Amino acid sequence: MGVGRRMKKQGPPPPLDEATISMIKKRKAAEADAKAEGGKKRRKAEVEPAQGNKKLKTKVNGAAVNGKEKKLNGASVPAKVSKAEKKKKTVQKPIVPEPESEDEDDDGWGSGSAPDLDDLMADEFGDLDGVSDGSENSMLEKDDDDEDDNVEKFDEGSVFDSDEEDHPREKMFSDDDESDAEEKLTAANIEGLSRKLDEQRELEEEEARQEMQDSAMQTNIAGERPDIFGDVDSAAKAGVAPSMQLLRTRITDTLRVLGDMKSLGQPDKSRADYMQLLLDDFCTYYGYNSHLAEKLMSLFTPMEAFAFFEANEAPRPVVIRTNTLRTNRRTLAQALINRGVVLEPVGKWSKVGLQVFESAVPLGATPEYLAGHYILQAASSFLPVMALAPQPGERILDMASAPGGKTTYISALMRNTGVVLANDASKPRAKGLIGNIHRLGCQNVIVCNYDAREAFPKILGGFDRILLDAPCTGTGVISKDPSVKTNKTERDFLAIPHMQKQLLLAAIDSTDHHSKTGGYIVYSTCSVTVEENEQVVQYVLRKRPNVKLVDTGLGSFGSEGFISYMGKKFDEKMRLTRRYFPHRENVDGFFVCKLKKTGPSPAGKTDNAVANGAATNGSKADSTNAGESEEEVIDKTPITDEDGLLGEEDNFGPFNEDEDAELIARGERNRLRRKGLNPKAVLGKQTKKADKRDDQAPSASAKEDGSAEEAKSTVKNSKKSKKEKEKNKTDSQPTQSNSEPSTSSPGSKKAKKGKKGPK
Ligand SMILES: C[S@@+](CC[C@H](N)C(=O)[O-])C[C@H]1O[C@@H](n2cnc3c(N)ncnc32)[C@H](O)[C@@H]1O
Repeated sequence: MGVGRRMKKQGPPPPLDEATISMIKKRKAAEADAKAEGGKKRRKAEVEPAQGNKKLKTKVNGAAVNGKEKKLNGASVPAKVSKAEKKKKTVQKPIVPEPESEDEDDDGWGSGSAPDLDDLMADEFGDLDGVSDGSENSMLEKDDDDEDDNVEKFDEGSVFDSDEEDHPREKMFSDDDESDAEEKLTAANIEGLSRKLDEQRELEEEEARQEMQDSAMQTNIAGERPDIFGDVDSAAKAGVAPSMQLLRTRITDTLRVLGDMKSLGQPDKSRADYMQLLLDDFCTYYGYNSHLAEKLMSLFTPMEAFAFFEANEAPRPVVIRTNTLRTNRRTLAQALINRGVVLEPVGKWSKVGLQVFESAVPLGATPEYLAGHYILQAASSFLPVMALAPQPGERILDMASAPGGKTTYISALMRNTGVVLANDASKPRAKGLIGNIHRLGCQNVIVCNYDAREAFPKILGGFDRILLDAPCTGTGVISKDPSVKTNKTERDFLAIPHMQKQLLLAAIDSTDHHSKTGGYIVYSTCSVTVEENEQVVQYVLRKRPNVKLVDTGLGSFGSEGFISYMGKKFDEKMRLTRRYFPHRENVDGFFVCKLKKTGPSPAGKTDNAVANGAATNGSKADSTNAGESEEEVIDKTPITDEDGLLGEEDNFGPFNEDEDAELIARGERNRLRRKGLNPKAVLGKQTKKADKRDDQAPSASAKEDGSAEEAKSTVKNSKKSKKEKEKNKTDSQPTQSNSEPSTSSPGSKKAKKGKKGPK
């Protein structure tokens, strides 16, 4: 697909750049001071600039942790502060009171899925005025002229000053009515700004170079090869743990050596020795377990790994998403500015995101928040929904949706039309989801509470688009949840991708490849590991030749997915997937992939269940032989007649009640086994009860209707009892530890009845 018109015009969206922001604010503060001297009065939003600035200066944000006290083994040691970092600390940084939003429990896990199910993902939103026709890669192409213009104006507005008079932010948010002159002026400002930024960046780079040299002079006794291993040995001999300062120096020295092994490396040490030392030092300095640190290091060059670990020590910018079902961004921004919130548009790539720098009020308790005008959401969480590009009137499944950041964004983009089925395996989290849906006024959402691997497409399928924002290890959101550094084990990196594969296969099989507007699946995680991203996608590409990778439509923001990793080769088209990193784009680490379903899932495939992480590809007979460890794929793509038309009465094609019953029963037996229960023991009781009912029912009807009727009724009631049995089974579905599928949810009833599907 080609690059969109907006894309051509504006280029790729820039990363959220703290340096830019600091720079803008510094410059504006200077201008405002000059104005103040001129005797002008300041507006309320800038009432306490001195105090505000002081606060900003003392807060550490951005990527650097240097200069902060770092804790290690209970000891608190100040880290070394570089010149460049010192300089960074003196510039303004965004600060906001801790959001009280329910959307901020972010670790990539769902309660239904894995260990730590209680600490979960943060909310996520985005706006999608740019959402397009639903065709691949069309999001950026679809905007009409007005939209393009509006976006430009928002961007222009990003050069603003909270201290300025004359409501400068009105200009910034003036969507439709800015003059050309203003545009030119702002363009000129931007030019000047970017020149200054370049200068500043050069200065910082120079300082960083200088720091490396200073460090080299300190540690390089002979003026050539630093004796890094000598430090390690002497610390070990003395029996003391290295100080944080020493560790940091050693890390920079090791990086320097790795950058020029030939002239700086010790002759008796190999590159592997230095890499091992670096890994150990990263683990100690940043507090990771070695398995995870090694995994993360393998994604980058040593220098970039350092930047990644550093970025995980600082919070990402606070972002809110305007709920366009209730308001528009300009109105919201003005309302919040009036409450003392300092903010600006999040970037060119979104028309609903606002980055908040400072707030005099808790963002999770403003009247606007309570009225559902916005939701707190990480910027990167906008992206999967933008890639999904939901269209009004469609049927969309959000497979793992709680607490609903993306669901509510989807709903808003659909302008409350069509249907969004929002599922989550965790009942407590589903409650939060319902809260958000109500607060934000989403009227096209149905909530259900199933293990998606079991429910889709068995209960319902044929969706136009499906979002699978999968439960994951959360390695992209370590700054939000540092416990990931130590609590994710080797086992997690096998078990979680295993579940992700199952979920993605279920998503594919639940998509309608005939959909006139869609037929798309978006897979996303807030993890950066290859096991949870490219490897999962590669797996499903192999298992489902009826899907292909397509462009996400997210432009060049972020980086391409890997096409090879540690000797493994992936599909060339894996480049179409997008990766986002905290140290590159200053957003949470994220992965977004878009698939297009091109045909029904191949008949005879029986491998929806992924056997112990290994690919399984048995026939139906194999599946039977293998007991019930594998489950049959049911592709609920509407079945068309010879003319390609859908039957009027049953859009999902013929259904076999008995077959369905057997499938559901099999799923239930598997579920019980996974819980360590004996299906025979548990289900036996239910069967006996149901049999009793069977025995009683026919005789009662026989009394009334006579023997002919009795025979009829026996058949009818045995069918009924079968259904009851299934209902009982569903009622007792425990699935995962803290997941209690609710049969009272709209989805469950609908699902049983709705075999014909809403289409
Ligand atoms: C990354 S979070 C989803 C965040 C959500 N999309 C949002 O934007 O607010 C992953 C979710 O998957 C849910 N989950 C875990 N296992 C699941 C399963 N087997 N079926 C459905 N949902 C599951 C978790 O309860 C969790 O809420």
